[in-house]
Amino acid sequence: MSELIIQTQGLTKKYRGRAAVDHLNLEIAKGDIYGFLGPNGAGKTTTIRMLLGLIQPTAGSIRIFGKELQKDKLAILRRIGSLVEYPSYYGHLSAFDNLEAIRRILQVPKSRIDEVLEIVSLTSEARRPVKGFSLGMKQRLGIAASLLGSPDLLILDEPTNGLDPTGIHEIRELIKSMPKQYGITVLVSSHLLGEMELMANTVGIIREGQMVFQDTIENLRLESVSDMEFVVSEPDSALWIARDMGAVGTLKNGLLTFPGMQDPQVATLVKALVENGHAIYRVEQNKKSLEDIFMQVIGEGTAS
Ligand SMILES: Nc1ncnc2c1ncn2[C@@H]1O[C@H](COP(=O)(O)OP(=O)(O)OP(=O)(O)O)[C@@H](O)[C@H]1O
Repeated sequence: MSELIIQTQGLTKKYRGRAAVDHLNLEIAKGDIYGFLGPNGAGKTTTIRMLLGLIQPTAGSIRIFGKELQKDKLAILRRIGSLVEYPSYYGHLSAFDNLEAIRRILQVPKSRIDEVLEIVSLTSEARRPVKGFSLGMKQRLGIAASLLGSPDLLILDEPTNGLDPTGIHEIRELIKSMPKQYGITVLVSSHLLGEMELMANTVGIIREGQMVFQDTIENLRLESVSDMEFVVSEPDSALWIARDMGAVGTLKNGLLTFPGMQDPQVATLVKALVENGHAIYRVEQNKKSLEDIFMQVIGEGTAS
């Protein structure tokens, strides 16, 4: 297995006895774009705040770059860039001057400002006051600020929240370039799987503070239970024939649906139906979209 950049074990945060994050074991490999997913209130921001040392865990451990966060906090945080919620700026100052204020605190060379402006494609807007920027430009400026210290790890909490499709596309392309061009590992949170699908290679899905899935997007697809749909001449009696062979289905508008039915069972059912004189018009597999699978994993029924 490749080197782990973030590893948590039993990470837990309780508020008034209630776990917002519950025994979370995060594993993020070097060079990953790790999509941290979950519905609102699942515990993503609380987890990110613990990873950034902003709040103390109630229990569990955090290792970043192979070191205990508790023991090497400053050295670790120096290597992390982050964007948590909406960043605040001096609206009357230009993008350049806002970055300059942060650069002084970080004590990095002045040339780094031009470099990060270039990375986020804000070079031509650098001298304009930030108050005239669109939300997407402000988010890109936030990412520029998080890159000033040349981090090895970027942690972005819902960076596309509230952006229009163009803004989302720009942020996505920017994130995608991080591991390849700059060797930066990325943890990015979202409540929309569709957004992650196009940039993340690994996803961690949390629900009520607990990890319900952590693996590659490809393996998330394999989690899917596809429905098998039948259109036959006598659906009512077909349902009973299927039930006799242990396949429980539903009948709606003439369509018989069998969740998760595998090929050998399909063959058995087709044979039984033919032997009973049924005509079979159609047998189809209803493949689920990744969004449906996400809903299935977080237990909120099927997306429409
Ligand atoms: N300071 C706090 N005091 C009490 N409860 C809190 C506090 N911070 C978070 N919580 C609770 O912890 C749970 C997880 O919240 P968190 O903000 O981490 O979720 P999230 O997945 O980031 O959701 P969102 O996308 O809505 O930000 C929620 O039930 C929230 O109400």
